[in-house]
Amino acid sequence: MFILASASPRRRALLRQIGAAFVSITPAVDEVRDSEHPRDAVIRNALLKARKVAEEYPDHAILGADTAVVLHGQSFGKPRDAAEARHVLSLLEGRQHTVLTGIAWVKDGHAYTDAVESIVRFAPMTAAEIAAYVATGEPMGKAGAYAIQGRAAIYIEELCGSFSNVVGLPLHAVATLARTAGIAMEDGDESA
Ligand SMILES: Cc1cn([C@H]2C[C@H](O)[C@@H](COP(=O)(O)OP(=O)(O)OP(=O)(O)O)O2)c(=O)[nH]c1=O
Repeated sequence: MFILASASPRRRALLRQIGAAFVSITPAVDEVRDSEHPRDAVIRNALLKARKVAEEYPDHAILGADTAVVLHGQSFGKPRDAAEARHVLSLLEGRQHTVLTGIAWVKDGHAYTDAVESIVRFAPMTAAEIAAYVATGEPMGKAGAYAIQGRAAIYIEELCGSFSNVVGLPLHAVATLARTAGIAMEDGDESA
């Protein structure tokens, strides 16, 4: 049984999808966005989240993650409000961008980190379409103000890379890193 250091229902759903045995605890951390070094920033945030929970549960394996959307060297996290969501979507529509998720396993004081990159291409969206999408409320709490697994799917022309990475947790990389770290993701998993 490991701990997911996250409040994200999406990350929980992804781990349930693969039969992982875990509980989740919300870490109270201040995330940093760094447009110059977005890969370093998502790894740093993932590690911050995992280490925060490790302070209280030092005997457990802990997984943290952080997702950012990067366009033309600018890094976007979750929108603060509907106006920011509309602005971010007006930049993303009709273009391709990168989705970066940093992951960090912490176990016995050791940290194992990685970051995964996917490329997403948005169809053109009119201002009315953007406003209607934002009015659904879906963009809130999502990096880049959209959910590929939700209504935004009708505007996604192309995805190159890991789907689960865009949703918030690159499952292949998480499992690979767990094996490297000797962490069992399922109860009774003898392979780790
Ligand atoms: C791009 C994209 C992001 N997201 C979500 C995944 C993450 O929950 C969120 C990115 O914000 P994060 O700050 O990475 O995560 P979080 O605040 O939701 O949860 P926690 O920090 O407690 O782990 O955006 C989608 O659900 N679908 C998408 O298509």
